Amino acid sequence: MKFMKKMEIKYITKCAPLLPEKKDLVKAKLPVAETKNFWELRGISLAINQGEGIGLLGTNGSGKSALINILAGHEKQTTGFITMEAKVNLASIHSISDVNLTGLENIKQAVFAAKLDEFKANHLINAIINFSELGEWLYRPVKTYSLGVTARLALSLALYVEPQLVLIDSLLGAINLSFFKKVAQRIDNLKDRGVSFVIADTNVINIERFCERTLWLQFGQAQDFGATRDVMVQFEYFSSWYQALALPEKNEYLAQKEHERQTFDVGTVYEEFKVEQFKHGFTRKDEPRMRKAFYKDRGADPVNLAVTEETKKAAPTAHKTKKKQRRKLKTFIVSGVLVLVLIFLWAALSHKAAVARTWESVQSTFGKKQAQTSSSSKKNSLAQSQKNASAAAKTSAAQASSKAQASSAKAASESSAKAQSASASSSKAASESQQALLKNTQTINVQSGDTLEALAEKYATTVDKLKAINKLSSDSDLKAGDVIHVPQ
Ligand SMILES: Nc1ncnc2c1ncn2[C@@H]1O[C@H](COP(=O)(O)OP(=O)(O)OP(=O)(O)O)[C@@H](O)[C@H]1O
Repeated sequence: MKFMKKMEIKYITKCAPLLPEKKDLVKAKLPVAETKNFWELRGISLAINQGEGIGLLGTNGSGKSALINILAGHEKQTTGFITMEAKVNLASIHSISDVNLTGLENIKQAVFAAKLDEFKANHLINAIINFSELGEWLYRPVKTYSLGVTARLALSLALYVEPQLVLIDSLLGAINLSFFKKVAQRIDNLKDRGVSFVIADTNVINIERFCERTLWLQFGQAQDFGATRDVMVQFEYFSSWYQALALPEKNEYLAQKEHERQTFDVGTVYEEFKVEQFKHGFTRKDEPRMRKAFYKDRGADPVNLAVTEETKKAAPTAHKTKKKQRRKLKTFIVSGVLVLVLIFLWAALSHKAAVARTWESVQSTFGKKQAQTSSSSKKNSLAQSQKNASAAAKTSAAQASSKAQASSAKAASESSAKAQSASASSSKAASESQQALLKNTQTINVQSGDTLEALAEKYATTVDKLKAINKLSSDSDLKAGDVIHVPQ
């Protein structure tokens, strides 16, 4: 808010037909040299922010009043643009609206023009009367006032009637010290409240007191523009240099500058504007429109307007892009979460299936072993081994299962399942081959003196087959009373 732009001027020039002397300007009756021009201003650009004081510094005749009159809207510039976002109050020796009226009548006229309600208007009139300290002068026509008294009235009006941007043209040097102090305090208060000031003066002290930045005008041109202190230093260098010149040198210098002001080529200022146009993307086809705005319309700066429009258009686009990016990020996060959930589900299901398979094989092995236990003592030893195998498988499965549960690691689960299936398949194979051998056999009791050979002969088989069926290695394994299998 503090640095909101209040007013901007660009490429301001002011040209008038050449008058022989300045005093003739006031009289305006003397013949005008028709063929020659005089450039009061030669390409001035400047922006003023809210609450800021801008100094216009320059020697007599440098063009300060010419610029102030254009800012106040009293004169139209020859070229260039003015963007004004504030109400302008001018305080100059010529700013009193009717010098035939009294001071009080001028105060009332200015307050009524502000269209305030009656209470506020009366309050404001009293405030201006008190501030101006005009005394008896209040009731006399302004045209009878001295320079200082006129300055008091002009300043009081400009500083009180709804000020936003106040232009003070060379009045601060005309008032006495006690009134200057009042004015200074009022300006400080208004600046704190966001009111901006342009103060034209030949006196650097008046500028330094109120202005953060200063434009040094020299023969209608901007000689320097920047921080007041820096510009003051440059201005004082110039003043010392000029003062040191001998009178003929001074005259020669002034004549040269006067010549420059008469022969100035305004096209050079347009060229500056053209560079700015191209910098902002305008092309040759925009030129006629730009030329018209520069020389003819002389309103708001078309480049600034276009840039502002672009910014306005770009703002929603930027917003849309951000929205798009946010949507993309959301989609990415959601799909990532989905993929993770799917991976987890797949891992959980495959783990469950592996455990189920292990238990199935363990149960089947266990059941077969029980059946074999009841058939024979030899089978008992076989069943025992199967039991041991299944117990080992069970333990291994349990361990694998608990491991899998504890860590839920896929690798552990898979190794457990492999161990179980290996053990189960080996016991299954052993059991199946034994079952095949026992097919079509009967059981007999071994009698004392029975040998494998005798039994083989008796049951029409071979010794090897008997050994295989009963898992015997020699006759010494045959004991009277044992139950063995023989072919039917
Ligand atoms: N048509 C013209 N022909 C010749 N000279 C002109 C013309 N118009 C303005 N001038 C001169 O241009 C100068 C601009 O005067 P201006 O009042 O703007 O200067 P200033 O900086 O305010 O001076 P000061 O400090 O004396 O008030 C004056 O010297 C004036 O004589």
